[in-house]
Amino acid sequence: MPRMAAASLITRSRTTHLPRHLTCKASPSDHTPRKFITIPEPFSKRRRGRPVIASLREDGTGTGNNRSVGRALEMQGVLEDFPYDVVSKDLQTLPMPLSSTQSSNSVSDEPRLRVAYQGVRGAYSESAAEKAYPNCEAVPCEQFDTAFEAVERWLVDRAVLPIENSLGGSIHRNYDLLLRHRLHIVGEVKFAVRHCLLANHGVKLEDLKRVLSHPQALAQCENTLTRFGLVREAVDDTAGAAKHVAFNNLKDVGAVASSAAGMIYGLDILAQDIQDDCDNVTRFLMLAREPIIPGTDRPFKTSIVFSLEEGPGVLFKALACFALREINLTKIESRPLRKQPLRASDDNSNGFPKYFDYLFYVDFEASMADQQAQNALRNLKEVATFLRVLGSYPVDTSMI
Ligand SMILES: O=C(O)C(=O)C[C@]1(C(=O)O)C=C[C@@H](O)C=C1
Repeated sequence: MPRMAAASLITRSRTTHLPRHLTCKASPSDHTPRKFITIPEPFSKRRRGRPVIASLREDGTGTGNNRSVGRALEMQGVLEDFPYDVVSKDLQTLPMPLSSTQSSNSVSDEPRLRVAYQGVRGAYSESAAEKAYPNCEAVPCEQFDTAFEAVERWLVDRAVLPIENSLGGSIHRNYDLLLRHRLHIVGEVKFAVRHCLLANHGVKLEDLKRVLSHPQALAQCENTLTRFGLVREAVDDTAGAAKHVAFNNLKDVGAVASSAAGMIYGLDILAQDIQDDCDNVTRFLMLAREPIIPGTDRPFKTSIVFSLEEGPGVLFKALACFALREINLTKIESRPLRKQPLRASDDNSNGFPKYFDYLFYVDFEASMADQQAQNALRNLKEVATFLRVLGSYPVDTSMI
């Protein structure tokens, strides 16, 4: 395997201004203290899942006179009650929704957008945040929940989080968090993920016994790692794995991470492009406190989540709402509906014990400004027990 030139340790200091109740955490062995957003216990363990929902009149104008706010919130908000608590908020106090052109960070004289991502410097999520919002200040967060909370608590402006990968599949945790939190999807960004096998200077492939990385990254390199005969160990993120291997000067442990992580933490690249398929793409969602006003000037996608009553053909009926209007679905994901008490039997279960209820997450190719999309959702509302629009946003059509 060709050995790449040793990369030098790059230190880049970036100051993250956090309110006093937030701690800055750095690894004890880290020469370059990175400031992580970590939310202290009382905040992070606090019961969440209280979407702030504006009280809207039937015509969608809301309690205030701001029609566009009302319409955008109706389009992007909860269309039906849900077993989570609901706090109502006066529309006049709500900030204006973003327009779809405001969803990027292209205006140079504006203050830099602060964008939360999960992981440490060198994580793919950091690169995705920078692709989504060029010139942003990427703010590392320990966990996905922390990134959600950082936006909700106005510590940052946006979050960019992975949702699915072309090889490894869905990132279930983020599907669950989308529902538990009240953020809106304002964009998507696709990022080509090219993994490297990294190790300390002087370490050869045959010296390695174990390899550390994010579970998704390990899954994406399944074939190669099996061929190398390496034992996999899952950690929080790819760059964190590289950092751990470097700062502990491990000689028999490698990391699967980006070449950028190798540069940052001074590791050699033992093997490049080790993902099982050269087209390894992760789709990230851009999240904000306010929705964008959906347009029709370019391709838009809409993400929704709904639940259905038990019974034959209900999912068929739900999906027919889109099929009958020729609306293309790009993704469907089902997740267990937590907090649903076990029902030993009920009227609809035909005597079968009922253990599972599901939430269906669907992405479809249409804007909420599109009449057909609104009709489809109106139709879906008739069969769904719960329906929420998570966001209507421009499709990432960029070449990856
Ligand atoms: O660990 C990282 O570098 C990440 O950005 C996380 C993550 C993920 O959660 O899927 C993102 C992209 C890659 O698919 C692998 C890992």
